[in-house]
Amino acid sequence: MRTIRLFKLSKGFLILFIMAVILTTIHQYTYSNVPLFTQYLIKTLLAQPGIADNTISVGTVNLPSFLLTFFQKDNEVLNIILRIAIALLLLQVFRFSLRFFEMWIKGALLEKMAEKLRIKLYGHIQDLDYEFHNNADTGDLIQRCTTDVETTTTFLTTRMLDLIYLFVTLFFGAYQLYFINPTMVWVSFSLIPLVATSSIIYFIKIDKIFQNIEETESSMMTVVQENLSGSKVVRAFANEAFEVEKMETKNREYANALRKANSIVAVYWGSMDFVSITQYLVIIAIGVFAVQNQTMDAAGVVASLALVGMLIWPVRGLGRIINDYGKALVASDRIYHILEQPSEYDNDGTEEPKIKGNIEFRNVSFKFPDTQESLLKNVNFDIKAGQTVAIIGRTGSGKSTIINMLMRLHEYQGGDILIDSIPLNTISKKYIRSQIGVVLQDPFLYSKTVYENIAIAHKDAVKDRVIKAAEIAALENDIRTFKNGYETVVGEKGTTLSGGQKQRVAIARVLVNDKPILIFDDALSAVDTQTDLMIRQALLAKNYQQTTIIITHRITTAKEADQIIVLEKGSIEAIGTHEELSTQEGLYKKLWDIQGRLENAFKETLKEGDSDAS
Ligand SMILES: Nc1ncnc2c1ncn2[C@@H]1O[C@H](COP(=O)(O)OP(=O)(O)OP(=O)(O)O)[C@@H](O)[C@H]1O
Repeated sequence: MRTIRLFKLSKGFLILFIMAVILTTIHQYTYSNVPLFTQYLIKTLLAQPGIADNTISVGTVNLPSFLLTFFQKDNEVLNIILRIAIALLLLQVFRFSLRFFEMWIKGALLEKMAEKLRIKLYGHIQDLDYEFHNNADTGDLIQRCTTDVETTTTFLTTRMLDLIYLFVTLFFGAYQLYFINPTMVWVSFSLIPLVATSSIIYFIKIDKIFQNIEETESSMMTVVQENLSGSKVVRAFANEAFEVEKMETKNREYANALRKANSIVAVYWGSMDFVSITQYLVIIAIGVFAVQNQTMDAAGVVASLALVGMLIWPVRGLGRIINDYGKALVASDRIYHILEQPSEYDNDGTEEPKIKGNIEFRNVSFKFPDTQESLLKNVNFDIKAGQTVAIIGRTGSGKSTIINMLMRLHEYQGGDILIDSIPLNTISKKYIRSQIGVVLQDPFLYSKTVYENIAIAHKDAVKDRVIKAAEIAALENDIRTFKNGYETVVGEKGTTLSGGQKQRVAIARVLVNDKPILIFDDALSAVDTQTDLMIRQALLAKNYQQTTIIITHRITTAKEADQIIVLEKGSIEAIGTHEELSTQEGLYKKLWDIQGRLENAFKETLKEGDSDAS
C-alpha cells in the first residue's frame, strides 16, 4: 500500500522513464559485446592460418553476424586486428552517445519530477487552513518540501533506473557468458539469493533507523529555524548558551541516529564485498579448470572474467536501491501527510458579490477545536458601510478571533455573519479576503525596497498612489531620512525599520488598494499617540467611504470611532459612542478613567515644558 502510494507520485513521467529504459537496455547490450571483441582478438592471434587456403578460422564468438562478416573479409592477421579496432572504436563512440542521452534523460526525469512535486506540495501548503499553519513547525515543513521531495524523486527516477540497469546488465552478462561457459552462469546466479536475503534483512533494520534519522533531523532543523528567527529574543535574554546546549542535544541525537545507520551500512557493504570477491575467485577457478580440461580456451577465460563482472558488481547496488526505498517510503509518507490534509477551499462559498461594507454578527459563537469552552458567545453587532468601529477589550477577549472569522480564517459554529446581508460562508474565501485590507500588529515585510513593499499587493500601482498612501500612513518624513528613500531595501537583508515604521509601511500597503473593508488589528500600537492621531485624521480626510475596524487597547484611538464595541471574555459587554460609554459603568469607563487621566497629565506636562522653554 505504501509502495503503491510512493509510485503514484511518479505519475506523468512514464514516457521519459521508458525512453531511459530503452537507452539503458541498448547501452548494456552493446557493453556486453565489448569483452567479445577481446575474445575475437585473442582467438585471431592464437589461430593458425589454414594450410590449403591460408584462411584464418577463429571459431564461435557470439558477436552480431554483420561484425563477424566484416572481420572475416580479410585473411591478414594485422588487417583483422585493424578491423576489430575500427569496429570497437565505432562501438565505443556509439556507446558514448547513448550514455550521453541516457544521462541527460535521467537528469531531466529527476529534475522535472522533483520540480512538479515541489510545486504540488508547496501549492497544497498554501491551501491549508490557518489552524494548520498555526500548529505547523516551519523547519519541518521546509524539510518536507526539500529533502523529502529529493529523497522520494531520487528513488523514483535514479534508483528505479538503477534497478532496471541491474536486471538488464545481469541479463546480457548471463546471455553472453552462457555462450562461453554455462556453468559459470549457474555458479554466479547461485550466490544471488544470499545477496538478496542479506539485502532484505538490511532493509528491515535500516527502515526504522532512517525514520529516526528523519525525525531527529527535523527537530534539529526546527531548533535552528526558531533560533535564527528569534535571534533578537535569544540575545535579549542572554540565552545563547542555553540555545547552543539545546542545539547540541538535538545535533547529538541526529548524529547518533546517523552513526547507527552507518554501522549497519558498513556491515552490509563489507559482507557484500566479501561475497562478490568469493564469487570472482570461484569463477576464476572454474575457468582454470576448464582450460586444463580443454573445454575452454584462453580467449574464453579472458572474456568470461570481464562478463562475470557484469553479474557480480551490479547486484551489490541492490543494497543501495533497497536502502533508498526505505528512505523514500518514509519521505513519501511525510509528503502525503501534507497532501492528505484537507484544503481550506474544500468547503468554500462561491458568491463574489460587490461588497459595500455592511457587516452584521448575529448570535455568533465560536470554539477552537482543541478547547472545551466556546471563546465567543452570542456576539451581536451591526456595522454600517463606511463606518469606523473600534473593538476594545482585555487581552485574550477574542478581538482578533472576530477579525479572523470575518476573513474566513476561522469558521463560526453558531449564528451567522452577514456581509451586505449575504451569509459570509456563501462568499468565496479568496474573494472576501481580497476585499479586506488588514494591517497586523507585527507586520511582515519582504526583503525588498520600501516602494515594493508598499506596492506589493498592487503590481500596477502608480508612483503617486504609493506616495499618497505613504503620506496618509505618516511615513513620508521617515522615508526622506532614508539614504535611498523609497528604494531603501528593508526586511531581513536590508535596513532594520523600527516597529512603528514597519506598522506604517504595512498601513500604506493596505491603503494603496481601495478595499471596501479595512482592519487595523492593534496596528497602531507601536506608533506614538500623536502619529496615531495624524494617521486617523488623514484616513478620515481621505474620505474613502470604507468600513474601518480598529482593534486597539488605546482609548484615544478608539474614542473618535462611530461606535465602540467592548468585548469581555468573548461576549459583548457594551456598544456605543465614546460619550455614551465613558459615562456608563463598565470596562470602557474604567479604561477611560485610567488612560484619559494619564493622557491629560501627559498633555499638561508637555504644556509646562513648552512654557518653561519660552
Ligand atoms: N488556534 C488557537 N487554538 C486555541 N486557542 C486559541 C487559538 N488562537 C487563539 N486562542 C486563544 O483564544 C483567545 C482569544 O484570542 P485572540 O487573539 O482573539 O484575543 P485578543 O482579544 O485579540 O487578544 P490580544 O489583545 O492579546 O491580541 C486567547 O485566549 C487565545 O489564547
